[in-house]
Amino acid sequence: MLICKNIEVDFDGFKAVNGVDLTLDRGEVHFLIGPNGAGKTTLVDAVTGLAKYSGSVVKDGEELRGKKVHHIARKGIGRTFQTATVFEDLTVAQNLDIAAGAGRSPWALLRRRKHLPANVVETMDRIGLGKEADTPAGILAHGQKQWLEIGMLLVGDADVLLLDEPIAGMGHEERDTTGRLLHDIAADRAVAVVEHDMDFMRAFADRVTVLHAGAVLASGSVDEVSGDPRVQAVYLGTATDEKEPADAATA
Ligand SMILES: Nc1ncnc2c1ncn2[C@@H]1O[C@H](COP(=O)(O)OP(=O)(O)OP(=O)(O)O)[C@@H](O)[C@H]1O
Repeated sequence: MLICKNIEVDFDGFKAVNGVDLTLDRGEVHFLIGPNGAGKTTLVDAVTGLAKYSGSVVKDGEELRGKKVHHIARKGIGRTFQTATVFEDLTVAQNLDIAAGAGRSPWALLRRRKHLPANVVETMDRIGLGKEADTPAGILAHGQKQWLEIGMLLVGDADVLLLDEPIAGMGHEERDTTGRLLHDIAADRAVAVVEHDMDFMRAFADRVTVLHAGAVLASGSVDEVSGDPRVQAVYLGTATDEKEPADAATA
């Protein structure tokens, strides 16, 4: 659904992304992993029009390099940030209604409507917030805000979703719920997830691309990248050592 070729992002001579090829396919939850500073967020910034780049990003046959952020969003490429960007004073239903309402006037959008559109109601159930329609978004739990933000992309008809650390700060149950939600929405969309949590990646990734120093180090299934010695050396090995110091000490 999205084809990125030879993406380069240059910050005053420093190449934060250095010749990355990435293809996102419908039906797949595609994890982007890599150590701090590998260029994951900058790559997402480039695809969504927030960072200038050279190379090519094509969706539905259209080249998106140089296009404005809102044009890229209208092409169906949606993203979330590590800190959810919902309207805190508005209810869950209002947040979704606004996200669904491109084309309506600002006043019409803010008016409380007697009947919510069907896709808003369906999406509320899908993201597990069916009982929170009238809850102000500001008092939702952290995980619920992330789900609401994903819901806002869904009602806005995004079919390529780029999610930046969607489970940061979540407990076990919320993580599993989020993983299942990602697979549910990927059934007819492409979903990319920037993530540091290796257990979550192993449990829910269909495909993994490992970035290191701005370049793609490896790409493939969880087993393929986990078994790649280069990946173990720069990333998974480090992560294992950090998480299991006792094992590392006895190894
Ligand atoms: N606006 C900027 N100007 C200069 N350098 C930047 C800018 N944004 C990011 N960088 C640098 O680019 C590199 C890649 O950063 P990026 O945030 O994309 O990495 P990341 O893989 O997402 O890391 P993390 O997992 O820590 O979020 C880092 O060295 C970072 O310091």
